[in-house]
Order: sequence, then structure tokens, then C-alpha cells
Amino acid sequence: MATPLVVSEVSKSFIMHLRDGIRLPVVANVSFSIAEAECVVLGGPSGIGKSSILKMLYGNYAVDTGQVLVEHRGHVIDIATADPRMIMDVRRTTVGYVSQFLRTVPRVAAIDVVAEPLVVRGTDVDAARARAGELLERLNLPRALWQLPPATFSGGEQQRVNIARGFITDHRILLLDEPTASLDAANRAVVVDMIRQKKASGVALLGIFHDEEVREAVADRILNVTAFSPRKAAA
Ligand SMILES: Nc1ncnc2c1ncn2[C@@H]1O[C@H](COP(=O)(O)OP(=O)(O)OP(=O)(O)O)[C@@H](O)[C@H]1O
Repeated sequence: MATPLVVSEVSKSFIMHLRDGIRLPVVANVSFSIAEAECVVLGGPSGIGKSSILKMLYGNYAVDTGQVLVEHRGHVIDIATADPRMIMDVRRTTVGYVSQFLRTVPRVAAIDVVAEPLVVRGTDVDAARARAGELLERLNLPRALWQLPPATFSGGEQQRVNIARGFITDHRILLLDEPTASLDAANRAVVVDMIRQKKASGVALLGIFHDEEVREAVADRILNVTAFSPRKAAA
């Protein structure tokens, strides 16, 4: 499969079990693909289903119908039907995800939070820390914070640790859920550069960016999720 990510006819409803099983259709017939070295941005108003699409692609939300095809270790895998162990393996090597918030681990230093994805993949700890340091430096995280656990960091500092952790690996597909939401202009510009660098190395990126400047700077294509809204189709 030459295209790293193909989404075909994906539909999703939420069933509200505590509300008499009310069914809330969120998206229907979502179809698109992302090429190597392409950055696609999901657009459309709040609540239209952008995050839900990203979460389905990462295997966090179940897919009701349709396929999410990724090339993983030379095989085409359908995330929609893959078993949890396969999804974990896909996350380790093929599909990365950078969310808006860092899930802090108690007592682990920021530098090790960033280095961990490389260590898990077998990189030597010192080499992984060195790479983590380069990223934290680039993202202007003060050195004095590197050895501290990020639990007490500011929102923007935590977000930069999170970005460094998400960008340290070489996943072929990277999902970005508002990674720049709490950053100042200088650090947003760093992240834009980092995204461009990923693109240049062939990574396929799919992101949500509410900041218009960032969106314009990184997007090759904006996909308006309104087109996949069942509510709109019914209106
Ligand atoms: N786990 C869930 N359970 C029930 N409903 C949900 C769940 N997650 C999302 N929804 C609903 O699905 C719809 C789409 O939400 P989603 O977060 O995907 O939108 P969005 O386009 O990313 O919005 P925003 O731009 O405000 O972040 C919303 O109506 C939301 O309430």
C-alpha cells in the first residue's frame, strides 16, 4: 500500500446508555486518504466530530462501520477490526498521537518522559535522553525543569514535553490533536517547523489546529468534517 492511511466509509454513533440508549450519530461515510509527506488538517465547527475521527483512527473509539487501513510492518491492517494487541503494536511502530494534554506519570523526570518511547523501542537510555534533550532545547523548555516531573509545570510547559515525546519517534503516521493550543507564538513557530520537518521526512500527518496561522502554515489540504455530518445530511 503506497498510501500510509486510507479511511473508507467510516461511520460512528455514540449510544448514551444512561439516557435510555439514545443514539447520537456523529459522523457518516468518512472517506479520505493521506499520502506520504502530506499534512491534512480536519476543519469544521466545534462539535462536528474532528476529535472523534482522530480517536477512531488511533483505536481509542470503536468504529461502527467502515475501514481504517494503515500499512504496518509490511501488511495492511484495519484499525476498525484489529484486536487490542495489534492496535498496541501499531501504536508502538506506525501510528503516533500527540494530544493536547500530557498524561503525567508521578515521579518521572521530564527528560525521561520524553525519552521513554525510544527506550521502549530498544534505544540505549543515554542516547534516548540525549535526543530528548535536543527536543526540549528546541522547544525552549528551561534546563532547570528537565530533571523534574512535569506534574507541576505550566500548561504550555507540559504541552511542550508532550510534543517532544510525540515527535521523538519515527512513526510513519502522526495524529495531532491541537498540540499548539497552550503555546506562545515563538513556540508555535517551533512546532510548525517540527511538523514541516516530519513532512519532509515522508511522514503522513493528520491534525486539528484551531489556530488559523498554524493551520495555514502546515496544511496541504483542509478536510471539512461538516461534509461527514449525518445531522447536516438529514437537515
Ligand atoms: N465519548 C463520547 N460520548 C458521547 N458523545 C461524545 C463522546 N465524544 C464525543 N461526543 C460527541 O460527539 C460530537 C463530536 O465531538 P468531537 O469532540 O469529535 O467534536 P470536535 O469537532 O472535535 O469539537 P471541538 O472543535 O469543540 O473540539 C459532540 O456532539 C460530542 O458531544
